Amino acid sequence: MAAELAGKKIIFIVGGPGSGKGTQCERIVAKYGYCHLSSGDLLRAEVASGSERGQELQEIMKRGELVPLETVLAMIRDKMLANTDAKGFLIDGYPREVDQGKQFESSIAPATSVLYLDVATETMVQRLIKRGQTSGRADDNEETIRARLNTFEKATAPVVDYYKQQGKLYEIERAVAESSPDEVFAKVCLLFDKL
Ligand SMILES: Cc1cn([C@H]2C[C@H](O)[C@@H](COP(=O)(O)OP(=O)(O)OP(=O)(O)O)O2)c(=O)[nH]c1=O
Ligand SMILES: Nc1nc2c(ncn2[C@@H]2O[C@H](COP(=O)(O)OP(=O)(O)O)[C@@H](O)[C@H]2O)c(=O)[nH]1
Ligand SMILES: [Mg+2]
Repeated sequence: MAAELAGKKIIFIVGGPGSGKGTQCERIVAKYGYCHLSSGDLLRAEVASGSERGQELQEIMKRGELVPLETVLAMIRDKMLANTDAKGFLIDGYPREVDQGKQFESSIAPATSVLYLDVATETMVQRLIKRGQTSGRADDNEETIRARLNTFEKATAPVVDYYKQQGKLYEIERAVAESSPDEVFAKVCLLFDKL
């Protein structure tokens, strides 16, 4: 456990690709001032650096698969330790698999709460195809999108059940998660106001 992080609020943001995690995190940061860690952005920064390691990561992400969990864990840990003055952390798009969450909690600190955005598969596909028109992301094309959704169903859906059992899950139900970002945020605020 990292002693410097004791007592800090740690919120995992979980949902399928295109469920609106990044959109909500921006708003949470603006209103509540948490430190936002997008694990996907950290990985993309490594790719952009042009390192050999980055090239390997790019290949995995283009296949819609998950990079080794130790890689992401080390990146997140470094970023958290560089921001120990933050009152809390939003870990966006993480964990992607149950073991990843368990390793985070045993080696860094326990999560305070897990925010889950429940959006239907077809809605996510449509949103991502649209995002792909401007995002410039190598993984926002229809083939990779389908593969990412498949990875989400297999590896990440069990994460939701796991934290539900632990009593840590805060779910934005589908009727709300598929409405507008404002409506989603209103519900998200009910969680953050209580933290
Ligand atoms: C967090 C995480 C991401 N990744 C990969 C999967 C994705 O291809 C890439 C980008 O992640 P994200 O930036 O989290 O992508 P996103 O916000 O669009 O959400 P999603 O992938 O759910 O659409 O990083 C891992 O392989 N392992 C991880 O632990
Ligand atoms: N209708 C609607 N679209 C949204 C909402 N949140 C995000 N989007 C759109 O869906 C796409 C994916 O959102 P993003 O935040 O990148 O999702 P992430 O992959 O979970 O991080 C973006 O192009 C957003 O404009 C929402 O609450 N409602
Ligand atoms: Mg995102």
